[in-house]
Amino acid sequence: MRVHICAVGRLRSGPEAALIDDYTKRFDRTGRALGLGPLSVTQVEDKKGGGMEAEAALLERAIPGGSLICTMDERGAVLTSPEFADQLGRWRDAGRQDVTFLIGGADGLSPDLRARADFSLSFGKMVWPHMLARAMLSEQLYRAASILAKSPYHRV
Ligand SMILES: C[S@@+](CC[C@H](N)C(=O)[O-])C[C@H]1O[C@@H](n2cnc3c(N)ncnc32)[C@H](O)[C@@H]1O
Repeated sequence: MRVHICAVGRLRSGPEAALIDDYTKRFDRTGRALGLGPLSVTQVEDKKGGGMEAEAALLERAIPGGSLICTMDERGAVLTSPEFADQLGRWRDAGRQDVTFLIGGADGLSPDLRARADFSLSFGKMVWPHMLARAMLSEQLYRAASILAKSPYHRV
C-alpha cells in the first residue's frame, strides 16, 4: 500500500525537512517487507492568495485516483501509536493500494475536503503548525511500520 502525504506549503530545507526525509527513508526500509510504502510527500502552494478553497483544489489534484483519504485535523480521532499501526494494517489488509494523508495550511482544510475524507486523524486538541504536523506524521508512520514489524523502536 503506497502512502502519500499531500500538504499545503513549500518546505525546501531546515530541521523539519531533514526529519521528514529521514523518517521517509526509515518508513520505506521498514515497510517494504510489510507491504507498506513507498511514502511520498507532495507539497502544494497557492501563490494567488485563493485561500482554503484554492488550496483544496490543488490538494484534490494531488490525490492519486482511488486513494483512501485521511485528513489530519485536530477534530479527528485521537489514536495511540499501536492503534494507528493497526489502522494502517487494516487498510493494507483490505487491499487498499493508496492512502493519502492531507495536511492543510494556515486556515486548515476546506469543509468539502473534510466531508470527503474516509478517516480523520488528530494529534490532539491543540493546533500544530502545518510543517510540524508533517514531520510528526512521517515519524508516526515510521513508528507504525516498526510496531507492525515488531521492531524495538516503539517502547511503552
Ligand atoms: C495551522 S493548522 C490549521 C488549523 C486550522 N484552525 C484548522 O481549522 O484546521 C494547519 C494544518 O495542520 C494540521 N494540524 C494541526 N494541528 C493538528 C492536530 N492537532 N491534529 C491533526 N492535524 C493537525 C491540519 O492538517 C491543519 O489543517
